Amino acid sequence: MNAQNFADAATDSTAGTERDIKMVARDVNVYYGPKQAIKGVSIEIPTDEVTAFIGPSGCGKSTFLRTLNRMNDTVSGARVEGDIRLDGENIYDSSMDVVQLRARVGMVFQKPNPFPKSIFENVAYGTRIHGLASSRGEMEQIVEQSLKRAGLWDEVKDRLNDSGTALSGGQQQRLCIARAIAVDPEVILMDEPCSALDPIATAKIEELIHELRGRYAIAIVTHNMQQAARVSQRTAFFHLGHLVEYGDTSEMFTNPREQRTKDYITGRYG
Ligand SMILES: Nc1ncnc2c1ncn2[C@@H]1O[C@H](COP(=O)(O)OP(=O)(O)OP(=O)(O)O)[C@@H](O)[C@H]1O
Repeated sequence: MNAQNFADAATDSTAGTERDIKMVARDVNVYYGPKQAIKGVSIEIPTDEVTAFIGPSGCGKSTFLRTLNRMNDTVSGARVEGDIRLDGENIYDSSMDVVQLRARVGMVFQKPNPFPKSIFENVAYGTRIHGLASSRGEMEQIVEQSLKRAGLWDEVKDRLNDSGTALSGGQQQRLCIARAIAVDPEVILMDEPCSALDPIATAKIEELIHELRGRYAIAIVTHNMQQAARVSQRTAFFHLGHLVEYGDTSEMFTNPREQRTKDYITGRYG
């Protein structure tokens, strides 16, 4: 696809609503050795909305999510074909700085993975690596603001020197979100961020996703269709490596276009 087509694709007008588009993927294939896990997927990730990736286990949701910040580069034998752009820039171009890319497109994993460092250092880490704070004062400000945005500040402000790993699971996940936010990303990818959490911690993360929406483009993989319905405005349904259907969440859950989507959301398989 040429640059003009990408520019055209950068405004999505499906369902009659104009959207700013942050990322555009075109004809993406992903292989693990000889096995093809993603087959010809094209999608736009809007700037101001939450996009949910749903589908049965093994359909390729996580694989596709990881193509958006080149996390698949770290998997031996994985190969990505196609074109993925962030604000029109090809993220697979050889000139792309992958460390910078992963700051711009941050990621939160299924299992909270704080570093074995203090709460403060967990949040400060990326800021330090990317040289984003010019003084201790500025660093403290960034850490405070990130913890506030992640809804964790009030719970940890008096114990910033305690280990991040000593927090509860839900707090650890919010700490990981604060860590992603600290480097001022444009996109946040979340790979089943609540699957290891209890219902109360899950509700807090969902509330947080609502608050983060609009500030960051968010894509979230979830097994939980109620969660997709609660947190997202756009939903992408994957099946056997294909993107079967993509559209407004409310439309997809009330009036799916494809039989396979209908079967999945009514619990017929998966
Ligand atoms: N590192 C890997 N090496 C080889 N095959 C892999 C690897 N990671 C994933 N796969 C395969 O790719 C396919 C898609 O997996 P993926 O984890 O992306 O699916 P998913 O929809 O996220 O599944 P789940 O919901 O169970 O997490 C599966 O067949 C899986 O076995």
